[in-house]
Amino acid sequence: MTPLSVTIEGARLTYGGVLLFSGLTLDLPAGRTTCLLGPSGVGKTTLLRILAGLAEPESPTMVRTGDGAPLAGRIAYMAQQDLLLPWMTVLENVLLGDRLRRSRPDAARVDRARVLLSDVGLSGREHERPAALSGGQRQRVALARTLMEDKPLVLMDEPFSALDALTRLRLQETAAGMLAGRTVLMVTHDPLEALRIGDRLHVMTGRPAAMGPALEPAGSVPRRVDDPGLLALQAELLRRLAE
Ligand SMILES: Nc1ncnc2c1ncn2[C@@H]1O[C@H](COP(=O)(O)OP(=O)(O)OP(=O)(O)O)[C@@H](O)[C@H]1O
Repeated sequence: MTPLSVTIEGARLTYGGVLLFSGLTLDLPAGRTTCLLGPSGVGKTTLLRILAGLAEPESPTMVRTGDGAPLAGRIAYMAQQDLLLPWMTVLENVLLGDRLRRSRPDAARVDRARVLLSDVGLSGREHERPAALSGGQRQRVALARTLMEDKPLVLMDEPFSALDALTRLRLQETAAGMLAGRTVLMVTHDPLEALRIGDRLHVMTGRPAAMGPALEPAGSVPRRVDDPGLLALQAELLRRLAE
């Protein structure tokens, strides 16, 4: 898959007479992971939803792709809520994309789904319904489903927020490996998480919101939690968040 660069330019959106942002620009470099941080309610999810085609922005918002072709059909989106279908099993939920495309998953696809479920720590739970899982486990199924979709642009809204600390660290590593080479935009509230797995970090603040300059930590992802450079940058990120 050829990595795809995506840019949203001059983004503008008003909700109920309140201007959320105007003239907002964000570059997503091809094959890199961009993390978006910012206070609750600043508009991060809304920006993701615009890119996913789920929210209608106002003029003059432009979404450009590196190859000039439309984004539609080239996005995997993991929303804040797990959005699992309760009547399907865990395995069927991971394979939902195939069903929506009306293609019957072959043995290789089913195997891949099983491997992903094992990677997210859910081996042996394939035939259970989502209701039998905890919130964090359901989120892991949603992560596996997102990674199952072979799309050049992956949008993730707080994918690890409902996980315990150790599972979170492990899954950050799994996801960083699986997402390598894709263009990813991930919303997170966790500066350390952004620093571990982001190639570029932006902080969005204010109303109307402004996009802060990119912070580009050194080294390849996933970075070690005890990396001294990372701890220094964490302080810088917290400072930007507090502004
Ligand atoms: N469909 C909608 N209709 C009206 N207002 C909305 C809608 N969606 C979001 N908003 C408002 O827009 C603002 C930004 O919401 P958004 O979910 O994008 O923030 P966020 O930065 O992702 O927050 P959080 O970190 O809490 O998820 C909020 O004030 C929210 O109430």
